[in-house]
Amino acid sequence: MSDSYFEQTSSAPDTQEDISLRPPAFSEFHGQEKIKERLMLMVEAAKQRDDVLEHVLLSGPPGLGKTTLANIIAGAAGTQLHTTSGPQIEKAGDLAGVLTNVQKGDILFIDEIHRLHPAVEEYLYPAMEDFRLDIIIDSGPSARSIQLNLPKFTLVGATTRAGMLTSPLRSRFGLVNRLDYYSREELAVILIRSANLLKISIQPDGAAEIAARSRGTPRIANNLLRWVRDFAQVRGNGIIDAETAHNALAMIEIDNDGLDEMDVRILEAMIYKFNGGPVGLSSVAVAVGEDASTLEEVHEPFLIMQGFVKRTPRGRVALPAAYKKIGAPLTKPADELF
Ligand SMILES: Nc1ncnc2c1ncn2[C@@H]1O[C@H](COP(=O)(O)OP(=O)(O)OP(=O)(O)O)[C@@H](O)[C@H]1O
Repeated sequence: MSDSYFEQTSSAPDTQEDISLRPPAFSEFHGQEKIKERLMLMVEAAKQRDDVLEHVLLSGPPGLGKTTLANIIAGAAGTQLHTTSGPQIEKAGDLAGVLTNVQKGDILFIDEIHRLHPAVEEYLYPAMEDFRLDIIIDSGPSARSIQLNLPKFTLVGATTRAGMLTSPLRSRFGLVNRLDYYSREELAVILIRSANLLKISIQPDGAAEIAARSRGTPRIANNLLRWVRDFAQVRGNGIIDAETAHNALAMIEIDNDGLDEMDVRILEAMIYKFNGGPVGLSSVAVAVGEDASTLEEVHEPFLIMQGFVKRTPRGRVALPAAYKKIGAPLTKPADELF
């Protein structure tokens, strides 16, 4: 079991309540303005031409709204969304099964597309480019290829690891979007919307307090909101203000910057065990007892964004803010830090 409060937010399926918090349309999706504008334009253009949307890749850390956007795109285009994920498509036959179910204009959403099996990926290329599936049946001398013509569809791929996508796959997407962490102001707006939907009383300073500790991630903000609601109900008067939010979040050990216990352990390991780095990600993972991919996908991007850690060709390095955060003396000369 991980000690990280946030780990449950990385790949756990959204709860029913979470699904109802999903903004159903672009107008209710707050933040990611540039991406939203591009997607809205793309949908409008395709509609005007009565054409099918280009394939879209959405990348970025977990919980920033990739699945939500896929749903919104389908809704805006007035098409059906079919959802699957990279690990679910184990062989070409699985892909054929999924693709033969799509109708013209439908959207196929493949989550964790970087985890597609390389053999399956090969089959996806002609499907994306020419809407054709070449399937090999039988093996040895009697092996033959049959060609299936597919209706024109749109693939929306989501990935937390854009760098792991092969370039042939990446180049087949007409639009590539990287979702960024949300600002505190954007998260506060999202929190107030969620609170309204969940019928929670929240004051602007309460929303700001939760937003500041949500690691720029709406899913985390919504999860913290539910915890603070419980706290306010039992220990307070049911209304979330700054003080209630502060006390509730202190109880689950989330500090002012939104760092959780695992983040702090990562910084401590880097500084005390590896002298501040440079250190390889896998060594840090072993030292803190966490899976290297969780470290890379969930913790590291946030620590980098907040200026605690830097990636260098020789490994990860703890920056002065990390020493300050854990109260360790900065013993290294500045030129060794960068
Ligand atoms: N811009 C937004 N406005 C309001 N709520 C949002 C927004 N983005 C995400 N959310 C909320 O956060 C939750 C997580 O979003 P979503 O599942 O789309 O993230 P994701 O990037 O697909 O994550 P993962 O890759 O882990 O599946 C959603 O259920 C929704 O409630």
